[in-house]
Amino acid sequence: MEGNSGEHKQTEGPETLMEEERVTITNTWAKVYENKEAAGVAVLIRLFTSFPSTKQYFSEFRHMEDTQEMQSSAQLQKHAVLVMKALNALVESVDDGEKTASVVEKVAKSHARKHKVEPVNFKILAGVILEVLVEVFPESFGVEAQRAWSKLMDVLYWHVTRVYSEIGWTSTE
Ligand code: HEM
Repeated sequence: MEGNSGEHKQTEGPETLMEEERVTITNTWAKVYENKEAAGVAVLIRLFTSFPSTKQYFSEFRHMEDTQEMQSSAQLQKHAVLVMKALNALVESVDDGEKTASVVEKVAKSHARKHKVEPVNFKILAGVILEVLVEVFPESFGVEAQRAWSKLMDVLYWHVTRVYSEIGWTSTE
């Protein structure tokens, strides 16, 4: 069986964000976070409808097809807010590499050990987050903001794969 390292080549360090990019991220995030429940649910609904295999980890709605029904799942709503809170911690730590690493470490460890989530799902989610933010907040998420956010998502995924390989993740599929 193949672990995540097979598909993902780990570089020595995550991308470095420029000061301007960090400011852009902080500014664009404020508005999103004011609407964290709605934005988080929109992201997860998009994730589960565009990539149905990502539902498999969630006992409450893994068999649901209906978007409305999924939307009212307490497990979905809970995860939506948790994801947004963790993203908020990531944004708040954007100036501090060690803090960024520890925010992602906590999430990656629990998802590997407890939830047995394949790391590629984080990559998929990162893409969906960008897609939905651009759609819902078009005036804030122009080209520059997209570039900055895309870098931040790369940093997130870099740490996720680092943690997964450090704990010796091997795929269960
Ligand atoms: C930015 C990415 C993500 C963040 C910040 C995040 C955050 C969290 C947090 C804080 C929890 C609860 C505490 C814990 O167990 O650590 C959690 C639970 C969970 N997460 Fe995530 N998560 C992310 C991505 C994913 C992805 C991609 C999947 C699978 C496709 C996933 C599946 C789960 C599951 C199954 C649970 C347990 C839900 C429950 O028992 O109610 N997460 N997540």
